[in-house]
Formats: sequence, structure tokens, C-alpha cells
Amino acid sequence: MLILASASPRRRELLSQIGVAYMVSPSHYEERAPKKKDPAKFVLAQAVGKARDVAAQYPGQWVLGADTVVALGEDILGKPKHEKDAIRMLHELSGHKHSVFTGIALVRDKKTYTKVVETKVWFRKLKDAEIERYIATQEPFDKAGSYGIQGKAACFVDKINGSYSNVVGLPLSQVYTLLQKAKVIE
Ligand SMILES: Cc1cn([C@H]2C[C@H](O)[C@@H](COP(=O)(O)OP(=O)(O)OP(=O)(O)O)O2)c(=O)[nH]c1=O
Repeated sequence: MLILASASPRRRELLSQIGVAYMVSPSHYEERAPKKKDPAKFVLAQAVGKARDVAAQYPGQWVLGADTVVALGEDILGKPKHEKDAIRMLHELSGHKHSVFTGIALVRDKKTYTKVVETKVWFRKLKDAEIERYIATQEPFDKAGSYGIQGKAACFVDKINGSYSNVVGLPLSQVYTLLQKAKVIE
């Protein structure tokens, strides 16, 4: 059975949504501080790191790892460390377009398949009071870029271009294709 190397409840929900059978074994891979300028390379390395970490414990089994960041200009935004961080990120995103990158890695023993998916997201201009209220909900704190498109921040988003599930943490069409390629599913 496929193993999902993730502690993210969103990734579980997304994988369940498409009817793929899996079990969960979160990785203990230490996430690196994002390097500037190359979000695609960064999420790919993180996804591979998470998947390989868990695959080492399960020889002969396919393991799926993923990593999501928000890229705004030259900056890569991960999860906020504290409230100030979240306020800064949401101010930066307000009224602008950014990209969400998710890297996915499917690993079994020495074999690795990977993919990086980008979705463009346009935020409307946010009022200071809205940002404060949103942060008070605690929703930003376990999410890249300090927001969840699937939650209360849905009303911040004017439009997106690309995969919606990619923003939430797992690009489902591309995950499915990777699983087919590895013959985990038909
Ligand atoms: C932008 C955005 C991110 N996110 C989430 C997806 C990811 O779970 C999280 C980014 O952190 P990640 O480090 O990618 O994942 P994680 O630490 O939550 O889980 P794991 O490493 O165990 O797999 O941000 C949303 O839920 N909604 C959004 O709109």
C-alpha cells in the first residue's frame, strides 16, 4: 500500500478525496530554510527529502512526500514562525499576485519520481483590520504564506490560474499521473 509521508491533514483529505488507498507515516526530515530565487528547486529537494526519509523505513514500498511554499517576487514564504511573521506575509500578499509551488516525490528504495506544480494566485487588497481578524482565527499558523485558500482566506482570493489542490498542498491530477507512472495504480 502507498505510504503518505506527511503530517498534514490537508494532504490526507486530498488523497482520500480521489480514492487512493494509503497509510500515513509522517517524515522527520528536517525542513531547511528556503533559499531565495528558486522555489521549484527548493520544494523538490524538500519533497524528496521527506519521501526518502520515510522510504528508508519501508523497503519495497512506495512513499509519497510533498512540500508547498508561496513565492512572491524573489521571496519564498514558508509557514509563519509567529504572529509578526504572519502579519508581514499577509501585508506582502495583499493586492498582489503570487505563486504557490508544491513539489511531490514518489520514492521506492532507490527509485524516485518527481514533479513540481505552480499555481498563480491573485489576492485582493486587504484591510489591516481584516488581516488582524484573520490572524486571530489561528488559521495562518500551519500554512505556507500564512493563509489557507480552503478556509477563511478564500475571500482574499480574486482568482487563481492552475491547480486548486496544488495550493492546498497536493496537486491531485499530477499526483495521480505519478502514481500511474510508478504503477501504484492503473
Ligand atoms: C497556501 C496554502 C498552504 N497550505 C498548507 C499546505 C501544507 O500543509 C502547508 C505547507 O507546509 P509543508 O511544509 O508543505 O507541509 P506540512 O508541514 O503541513 O506537512 P508535511 O511536511 O508533514 O507533509 O501549507 C494550505 O493548507 N492552504 C493554502 O492555501
